[in-house]
Amino acid sequence: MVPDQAYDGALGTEGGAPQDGGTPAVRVEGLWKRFGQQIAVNGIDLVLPAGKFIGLVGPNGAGKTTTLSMITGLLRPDAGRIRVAGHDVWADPESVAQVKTRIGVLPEGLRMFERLSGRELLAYSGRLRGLPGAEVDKRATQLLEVLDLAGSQHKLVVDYSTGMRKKIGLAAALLHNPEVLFLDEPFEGVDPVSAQIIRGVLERYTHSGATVVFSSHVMELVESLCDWVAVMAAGQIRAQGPLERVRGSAPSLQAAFLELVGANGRDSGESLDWLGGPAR
Ligand SMILES: Nc1ncnc2c1ncn2[C@@H]1O[C@H](COP(=O)(O)OP(=O)(O)OP(=O)(O)O)[C@@H](O)[C@H]1O
Repeated sequence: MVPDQAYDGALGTEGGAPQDGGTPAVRVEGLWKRFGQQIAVNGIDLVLPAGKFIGLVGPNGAGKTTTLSMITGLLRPDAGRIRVAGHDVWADPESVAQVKTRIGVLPEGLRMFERLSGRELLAYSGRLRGLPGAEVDKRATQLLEVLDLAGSQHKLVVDYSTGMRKKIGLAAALLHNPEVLFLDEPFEGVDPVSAQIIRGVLERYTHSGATVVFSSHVMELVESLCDWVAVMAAGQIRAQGPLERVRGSAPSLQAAFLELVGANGRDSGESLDWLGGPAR
Protein backbone atom coordinates (compact mmCIF):
# COMPACT_ATOMS: atom_id res chain seq x y z
CA MET A 1 0.00 0.00 0.00
CA VAL A 2 1.39 3.36 -1.01
CA PRO A 3 -0.08 6.49 0.57
CA ASP A 4 -0.85 9.62 -1.40
CA GLN A 5 2.11 11.52 -2.83
CA ALA A 6 4.41 8.53 -2.30
CA TYR A 7 4.75 8.55 -6.06
CA ASP A 8 7.22 11.42 -6.26
CA GLY A 9 6.84 11.92 -10.01
CA ALA A 10 3.11 12.42 -9.79
CA LEU A 11 3.02 16.10 -8.97
CA GLY A 12 6.17 17.00 -10.82
CA THR A 13 7.98 20.26 -10.47
CA GLU A 14 6.27 23.55 -9.86
CA GLY A 15 4.05 24.52 -12.80
CA GLY A 16 5.91 22.14 -15.09
CA ALA A 17 5.40 18.76 -16.69
CA PRO A 18 5.49 15.62 -14.57
CA GLN A 19 8.84 13.87 -14.34
CA ASP A 20 7.84 11.18 -16.83
CA GLY A 21 7.54 13.96 -19.45
CA GLY A 22 4.66 15.45 -21.39
CA THR A 23 1.59 17.41 -20.39
CA PRO A 24 -0.63 15.38 -18.08
CA ALA A 25 -4.16 14.57 -19.28
CA VAL A 26 -5.47 16.08 -16.05
CA ARG A 27 -3.83 18.23 -13.40
CA VAL A 28 -5.84 19.26 -10.36
CA GLU A 29 -4.55 21.57 -7.65
CA GLY A 30 -6.25 22.41 -4.37
CA LEU A 31 -9.73 21.43 -5.57
CA TRP A 32 -12.62 22.07 -3.19
CA LYS A 33 -16.36 21.57 -3.32
CA ARG A 34 -18.94 21.71 -0.56
CA PHE A 35 -22.69 21.21 -0.58
CA GLY A 36 -24.03 23.05 2.49
CA GLN A 37 -22.25 21.48 5.47
CA GLN A 38 -21.01 18.52 3.42
CA ILE A 39 -17.45 18.85 2.10
CA ALA A 40 -17.59 16.60 -0.96
CA VAL A 41 -14.06 17.31 -2.24
CA ASN A 42 -11.54 18.41 0.33
CA GLY A 43 -8.67 20.27 -1.34
CA ILE A 44 -7.31 17.53 -3.59
CA ASP A 45 -4.24 17.46 -5.82
CA LEU A 46 -4.26 14.98 -8.66
CA VAL A 47 -2.08 14.32 -11.70
CA LEU A 48 -3.31 11.86 -14.32
CA PRO A 49 -0.73 11.19 -17.04
CA ALA A 50 -1.70 11.13 -20.73
CA GLY A 51 -2.02 7.85 -22.61
CA LYS A 52 -2.95 5.80 -19.54
CA PHE A 53 -5.95 3.73 -18.57
CA ILE A 54 -6.79 5.33 -15.23
CA GLY A 55 -9.13 4.12 -12.51
CA LEU A 56 -10.65 6.46 -9.94
CA VAL A 57 -11.86 4.31 -7.07
CA GLY A 58 -13.38 4.99 -3.69
CA PRO A 59 -16.29 3.99 -1.45
CA ASN A 60 -19.82 5.40 -1.85
CA GLY A 61 -19.85 9.13 -1.20
CA ALA A 62 -16.06 9.47 -1.55
CA GLY A 63 -16.39 12.39 -3.97
CA LYS A 64 -15.57 10.68 -7.28
CA THR A 65 -18.59 11.93 -9.26
CA THR A 66 -18.22 15.44 -7.83
CA THR A 67 -14.54 15.45 -8.85
CA LEU A 68 -15.25 14.15 -12.36
CA SER A 69 -18.08 16.69 -12.78
CA MET A 70 -15.72 19.56 -11.92
CA ILE A 71 -12.96 18.22 -14.20
CA THR A 72 -15.36 17.87 -17.14
CA GLY A 73 -16.80 21.37 -16.81
CA LEU A 74 -20.21 20.32 -15.48
CA LEU A 75 -19.86 21.63 -11.92
CA ARG A 76 -18.06 24.80 -10.83
CA PRO A 77 -15.45 24.25 -8.06
CA ASP A 78 -15.48 26.39 -4.91
CA ALA A 79 -11.70 26.65 -5.13
CA GLY A 80 -8.77 25.15 -6.97
CA ARG A 81 -7.44 24.83 -10.47
CA ILE A 82 -8.06 22.16 -13.08
CA ARG A 83 -6.19 21.73 -16.33
CA VAL A 84 -7.16 19.17 -18.96
CA ALA A 85 -4.54 18.55 -21.64
CA GLY A 86 -2.89 21.77 -20.46
CA HIS A 87 -6.06 23.91 -20.72
CA ASP A 88 -7.43 25.63 -17.65
CA VAL A 89 -11.04 24.37 -17.40
CA TRP A 90 -12.53 27.15 -15.29
CA ALA A 91 -10.40 30.17 -16.33
CA ASP A 92 -13.34 31.73 -18.29
CA PRO A 93 -16.49 30.54 -20.12
CA GLU A 94 -14.54 30.16 -23.34
CA SER A 95 -12.00 27.84 -21.73
CA VAL A 96 -14.78 25.49 -20.52
CA ALA A 97 -16.04 25.30 -24.10
CA GLN A 98 -12.48 24.73 -25.39
CA VAL A 99 -11.90 21.86 -23.00
CA LYS A 100 -15.25 20.28 -23.87
CA THR A 101 -14.14 19.91 -27.51
CA ARG A 102 -11.18 17.80 -26.35
CA ILE A 103 -12.98 15.44 -24.01
CA GLY A 104 -15.67 12.79 -24.12
CA VAL A 105 -17.90 12.15 -21.13
CA LEU A 106 -20.13 9.27 -20.13
CA PRO A 107 -21.81 10.90 -17.14
CA GLU A 108 -23.39 9.34 -14.06
CA GLY A 109 -27.11 8.78 -14.44
CA LEU A 110 -26.78 8.79 -18.26
CA ARG A 111 -28.62 12.01 -18.91
CA MET A 112 -29.37 11.74 -22.62
CA PHE A 113 -31.95 12.86 -25.14
CA GLU A 114 -34.20 9.87 -24.63
CA ARG A 115 -36.73 10.70 -27.33
CA LEU A 116 -34.11 10.21 -30.01
CA SER A 117 -33.24 6.82 -31.46
CA GLY A 118 -29.69 5.54 -30.89
CA ARG A 119 -28.74 6.48 -34.44
CA GLU A 120 -30.26 9.98 -34.08
CA LEU A 121 -28.45 10.51 -30.78
CA LEU A 122 -25.12 9.78 -32.45
CA ALA A 123 -25.97 12.02 -35.43
CA TYR A 124 -26.87 14.82 -33.02
CA SER A 125 -23.70 14.37 -30.91
CA GLY A 126 -21.48 14.32 -33.99
CA ARG A 127 -23.00 17.42 -35.56
CA LEU A 128 -22.83 19.22 -32.19
CA ARG A 129 -19.08 18.49 -32.21
CA GLY A 130 -18.79 20.04 -35.69
CA LEU A 131 -18.07 16.83 -37.61
CA PRO A 132 -19.25 16.70 -41.25
CA GLY A 133 -22.46 14.70 -41.78
CA ALA A 134 -20.86 11.98 -43.91
CA GLU A 135 -18.12 11.41 -41.32
CA VAL A 136 -20.69 11.24 -38.51
CA ASP A 137 -22.66 8.64 -40.50
CA LYS A 138 -19.58 6.55 -41.12
CA ARG A 139 -18.37 6.61 -37.52
CA ALA A 140 -21.87 6.04 -36.13
CA THR A 141 -22.36 2.98 -38.34
CA GLN A 142 -19.02 1.54 -37.21
CA LEU A 143 -19.62 2.23 -33.52
CA LEU A 144 -23.16 0.79 -33.63
CA GLU A 145 -21.78 -2.32 -35.30
CA VAL A 146 -18.84 -2.80 -32.92
CA LEU A 147 -20.98 -2.19 -29.83
CA ASP A 148 -23.66 -4.60 -31.06
CA LEU A 149 -26.33 -1.90 -31.26
CA ALA A 150 -26.92 -1.96 -35.03
CA GLY A 151 -30.14 -3.98 -34.58
CA SER A 152 -31.50 -1.41 -32.08
CA GLN A 153 -30.28 1.76 -33.78
CA HIS A 154 -33.80 2.93 -34.67
CA LYS A 155 -35.28 2.21 -31.23
CA LEU A 156 -35.76 5.21 -28.91
CA VAL A 157 -33.08 5.53 -26.23
CA VAL A 158 -35.83 5.65 -23.58
CA ASP A 159 -36.60 2.01 -24.49
CA TYR A 160 -32.97 0.87 -24.19
CA SER A 161 -31.84 -1.39 -21.32
CA THR A 162 -29.27 -0.07 -18.80
CA GLY A 163 -26.42 -1.80 -20.63
CA MET A 164 -27.59 -0.52 -24.02
CA ARG A 165 -27.76 3.00 -22.61
CA LYS A 166 -24.17 2.67 -21.38
CA LYS A 167 -23.08 1.54 -24.81
CA ILE A 168 -24.86 4.27 -26.77
CA GLY A 169 -23.54 6.83 -24.24
CA LEU A 170 -20.04 5.48 -24.80
CA ALA A 171 -20.49 5.66 -28.58
CA ALA A 172 -21.64 9.31 -28.29
CA ALA A 173 -18.63 10.10 -26.08
CA LEU A 174 -16.18 8.49 -28.52
CA LEU A 175 -17.62 9.76 -31.80
CA HIS A 176 -15.41 12.86 -32.06
CA ASN A 177 -12.28 10.91 -31.08
CA PRO A 178 -11.54 12.97 -27.93
CA GLU A 179 -8.11 13.29 -26.30
CA VAL A 180 -9.42 12.30 -22.88
CA LEU A 181 -12.44 10.15 -22.13
CA PHE A 182 -14.18 10.31 -18.72
CA LEU A 183 -16.49 7.44 -17.83
CA ASP A 184 -18.57 7.15 -14.67
CA GLU A 185 -19.12 3.43 -13.95
CA PRO A 186 -18.99 2.41 -17.64
CA PHE A 187 -19.43 -1.31 -17.03
CA GLU A 188 -22.43 -1.12 -14.70
CA GLY A 189 -25.33 -3.18 -16.10
CA VAL A 190 -23.28 -4.29 -19.11
CA ASP A 191 -23.28 -8.02 -19.97
CA PRO A 192 -19.93 -9.89 -20.06
CA VAL A 193 -19.82 -10.08 -23.86
CA SER A 194 -20.44 -6.33 -24.23
CA ALA A 195 -17.97 -5.62 -21.39
CA GLN A 196 -15.31 -7.52 -23.33
CA ILE A 197 -16.10 -5.48 -26.46
CA ILE A 198 -15.97 -2.20 -24.52
CA ARG A 199 -12.62 -3.24 -23.04
CA GLY A 200 -11.27 -3.88 -26.52
CA VAL A 201 -12.49 -0.52 -27.81
CA LEU A 202 -11.00 1.34 -24.84
CA GLU A 203 -7.69 -0.51 -24.99
CA ARG A 204 -7.34 0.31 -28.68
CA TYR A 205 -8.15 3.93 -27.87
CA THR A 206 -5.51 4.24 -25.13
CA HIS A 207 -2.88 2.45 -27.23
CA SER A 208 -3.28 5.27 -29.74
CA GLY A 209 -2.13 7.73 -27.05
CA ALA A 210 -5.52 8.84 -25.70
CA THR A 211 -6.42 8.74 -22.02
CA VAL A 212 -9.32 6.99 -20.28
CA VAL A 213 -10.34 8.02 -16.77
CA PHE A 214 -13.08 5.90 -15.29
CA SER A 215 -14.67 5.52 -11.89
CA SER A 216 -15.60 2.11 -10.60
CA HIS A 217 -16.31 0.13 -7.46
CA VAL A 218 -15.18 -3.12 -9.04
CA MET A 219 -11.56 -3.56 -7.95
CA GLU A 220 -10.92 -6.67 -10.04
CA LEU A 221 -11.95 -4.73 -13.13
CA VAL A 222 -9.74 -1.77 -12.27
CA GLU A 223 -6.84 -4.10 -11.50
CA SER A 224 -7.17 -5.91 -14.81
CA LEU A 225 -7.67 -2.79 -16.96
CA CYS A 226 -5.80 0.13 -15.44
CA ASP A 227 -2.14 1.00 -15.40
CA TRP A 228 -2.75 4.00 -13.12
CA VAL A 229 -5.01 4.36 -10.08
CA ALA A 230 -6.25 7.13 -7.79
CA VAL A 231 -7.97 6.15 -4.55
CA MET A 232 -10.43 8.60 -3.00
CA ALA A 233 -12.12 8.49 0.39
CA ALA A 234 -14.01 11.14 2.35
CA GLY A 235 -13.24 13.83 -0.21
CA GLN A 236 -9.48 13.21 -0.17
CA ILE A 237 -6.99 11.38 -2.36
CA ARG A 238 -5.53 8.52 -0.32
CA ALA A 239 -3.18 7.22 -3.03
CA GLN A 240 -2.35 7.86 -6.65
CA GLY A 241 0.18 6.43 -9.05
CA PRO A 242 0.98 3.37 -11.15
CA LEU A 243 -1.19 0.37 -10.26
CA GLU A 244 1.71 -1.71 -8.89
CA ARG A 245 2.80 1.11 -6.57
CA VAL A 246 -0.68 1.74 -5.22
CA ARG A 247 -1.17 -2.01 -4.69
CA GLY A 248 2.28 -2.23 -3.05
CA SER A 249 2.81 -5.49 -1.16
CA ALA A 250 -0.91 -6.16 -0.76
CA PRO A 251 -2.11 -9.38 -2.43
CA SER A 252 -4.68 -7.49 -4.52
CA LEU A 253 -5.91 -3.99 -5.24
CA GLN A 254 -9.02 -4.85 -3.24
CA ALA A 255 -6.86 -5.57 -0.15
CA ALA A 256 -4.83 -2.37 -0.65
CA PHE A 257 -8.05 -0.41 -1.15
CA LEU A 258 -9.63 -1.69 2.09
CA GLU A 259 -6.48 -0.72 3.98
CA LEU A 260 -6.30 2.72 2.34
CA VAL A 261 -9.91 3.66 3.00
CA GLY A 262 -9.76 2.31 6.56
CA ALA A 263 -12.42 -0.39 6.06
CA ASN A 264 -10.38 -3.16 7.70
CA GLY A 265 -11.69 -4.00 11.15
CA ARG A 266 -15.03 -2.32 10.51
CA ASP A 267 -18.13 -4.22 11.69
CA SER A 268 -19.12 -6.19 8.60
CA GLY A 269 -22.42 -7.43 9.95
CA GLU A 270 -21.37 -9.32 13.10
CA SER A 271 -23.58 -7.01 15.20
CA LEU A 272 -26.66 -8.11 13.24
CA ASP A 273 -26.99 -11.21 15.43
CA TRP A 274 -30.76 -11.37 14.78
CA LEU A 275 -30.26 -11.73 11.03
CA GLY A 276 -30.69 -15.31 9.81
CA GLY A 277 -31.89 -16.58 13.21
CA PRO A 278 -35.34 -18.01 13.81
CA ALA A 279 -38.02 -15.54 12.61
CA ARG A 280 -39.72 -13.53 15.39
N1 LIG B 1 -25.82 17.93 -5.44
C1 LIG B 1 -25.48 17.58 -4.21
N2 LIG B 1 -26.07 18.14 -3.13
C2 LIG B 1 -25.71 17.78 -1.88
N3 LIG B 1 -24.77 16.87 -1.60
C3 LIG B 1 -24.15 16.27 -2.62
C4 LIG B 1 -24.48 16.58 -3.98
N4 LIG B 1 -23.69 15.83 -4.79
C5 LIG B 1 -22.91 15.09 -3.98
N5 LIG B 1 -23.18 15.35 -2.67
C6 LIG B 1 -22.51 14.76 -1.51
O1 LIG B 1 -21.13 14.83 -1.73
C7 LIG B 1 -20.48 13.62 -1.29
C8 LIG B 1 -19.72 13.02 -2.46
O2 LIG B 1 -20.66 12.53 -3.41
P1 LIG B 1 -20.23 11.88 -4.80
O3 LIG B 1 -21.48 11.59 -5.56
O4 LIG B 1 -19.22 12.75 -5.44
O5 LIG B 1 -19.54 10.53 -4.34
P2 LIG B 1 -19.10 9.24 -5.18
O6 LIG B 1 -17.72 8.90 -4.74
O7 LIG B 1 -19.34 9.47 -6.61
O8 LIG B 1 -20.14 8.15 -4.62
P3 LIG B 1 -20.77 6.84 -5.31
O9 LIG B 1 -19.66 5.87 -5.46
O10 LIG B 1 -21.78 6.38 -4.28
O11 LIG B 1 -21.40 7.25 -6.60
C9 LIG B 1 -21.58 12.74 -0.71
O12 LIG B 1 -21.60 12.93 0.68
C10 LIG B 1 -22.85 13.27 -1.34
O13 LIG B 1 -23.96 13.09 -0.49
